[in-house]
Amino acid sequence: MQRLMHWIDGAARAPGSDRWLPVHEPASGRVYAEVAAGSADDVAAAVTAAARAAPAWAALPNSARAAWLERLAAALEARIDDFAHVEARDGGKPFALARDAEIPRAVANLRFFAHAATQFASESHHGEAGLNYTLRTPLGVVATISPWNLPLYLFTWKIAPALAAGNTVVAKPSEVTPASATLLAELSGEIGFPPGVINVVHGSGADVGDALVDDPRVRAVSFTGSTAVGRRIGARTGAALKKASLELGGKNATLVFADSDWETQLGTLVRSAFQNSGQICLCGSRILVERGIYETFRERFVAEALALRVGDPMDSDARMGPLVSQAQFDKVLAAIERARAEGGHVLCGGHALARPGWFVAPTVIDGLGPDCATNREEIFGPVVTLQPFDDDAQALALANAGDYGLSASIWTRDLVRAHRLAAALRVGMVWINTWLMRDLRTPFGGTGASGLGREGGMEAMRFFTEPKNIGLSLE
Ligand SMILES: NC(=O)C1=CN([C@@H]2O[C@H](COP(=O)(O)OP(=O)(O)OC[C@H]3O[C@@H](n4cnc5c(N)ncnc54)[C@H](O)[C@@H]3O)[C@@H](O)[C@H]2O)C=CC1
Ligand SMILES: O=C(O)/C=C/C=C(\O)C(=O)O
Repeated sequence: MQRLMHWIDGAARAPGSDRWLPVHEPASGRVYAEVAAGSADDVAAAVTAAARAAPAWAALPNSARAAWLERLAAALEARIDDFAHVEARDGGKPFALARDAEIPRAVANLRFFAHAATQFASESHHGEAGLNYTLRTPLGVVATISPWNLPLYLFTWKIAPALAAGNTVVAKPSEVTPASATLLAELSGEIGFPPGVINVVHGSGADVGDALVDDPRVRAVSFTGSTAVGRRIGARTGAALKKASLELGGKNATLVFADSDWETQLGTLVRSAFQNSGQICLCGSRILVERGIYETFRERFVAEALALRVGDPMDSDARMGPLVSQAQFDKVLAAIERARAEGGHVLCGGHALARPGWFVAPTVIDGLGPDCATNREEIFGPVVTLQPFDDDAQALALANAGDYGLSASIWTRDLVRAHRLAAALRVGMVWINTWLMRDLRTPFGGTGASGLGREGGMEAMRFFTEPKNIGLSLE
């Protein structure tokens, strides 16, 4: 059986303990590989390698670091299909989604931050207090901890700015989907990346995550995942006074007004609910619909959800694959049962598919208000609720109900209303008449239970550097 190893100091490494974790194929539920079950010793070895490599990497001209990232991007781009296969098998996502969107985005992440390395600039101030200029230096060794829903997409979204800013990295991908990060690390070796600059340590959060976060040589942690783990990392990094960027869950509202072009945009609205089986932190899981169109919208939306082809990730017609794991499958089915117990009407779906693997039918529920757990807790699966509203004020109140504050989308032709609502929504990101339209320069992240800090563009470059201001007297 295939064994996925750590990548430490430029080479594949078996775990010191010789313990391995099973890796499942969500489409069948079968174990198809094993991944290194890392330990604190493996983390220490990786951090030591990263610390050794840090001075030389930081000393490279920015253009040289950019060139390394460009080379990695080109090598990845040349193997998009291979990586998409790996991602589809490991995470259960449709191959076409991985090939056409997620792996190309991983390439774009590497390229974007290659450019950022040469474009990043610091401030200077000239005035009564003389000339002040700010140096931005790399932090040294940084940790990235990424989840299973968009494995390579988020892995590269974190390592690229860290490397571009001159840090060396110890990355921990999710133990649920470790394959694409392993392959990318091997690719970095094939193109001759300097040893120790990119290190990957696999394993569970308890064994590897905690050790990585707590290692005093690690100067910053960039994390995407659950709010519970985000709080734990925030508490530990806070106590150690090290930087943390926490991109956590969401319970995002989709506000559909009667004057919108919702009928022509139904495809995007359905995608925003069910892409990647609803396992994207930005999916719109609470759809708020103006009362005048509620019944028509409900009928059309349910018809589209029923028409979504759910199937094997390698089936080119499949729009949705299985959930990623037994744990996620159990969690989603339990959430559907809870919705029924809370009095929700399941309009379609509401069950697993009668086949091997972790497939759940696209599920639409209505009849529930803003205070129930179904509308407050992140489900992270193909489950959405519909709620009617009467006016802008009620739409806003419903959208802002709850602890999460990641994103929202507003669907209306009235751009004044859209702008007013966008400003009042308690979230980090709003889309108007679109969803998941990404410009990598923009700040990415949320408020409240959705996290702390922002990723993307120069926000990420600032996060991965330490500012030092220097004031020069001009008298
Ligand atoms: N914001 C998002 O995109 C994501 C949200 N989630 C939410 O979290 C729920 C549970 O999923 P999980 O797989 O349990 O998420 P998780 O938060 O446990 O996993 C995400 C990453 O954190 C790591 N991790 C776990 N414990 C850690 C620790 N103590 N220290 C450092 N790293 C640690 C995991 O190994 C993985 O790499 C999902 O149902 C979903 O609601 C999960 C993944 C991504
Ligand atoms: O950067 C993006 O375009 C999307 C990021 C998505 C997540 O962080 C997530 O689903 O966790």
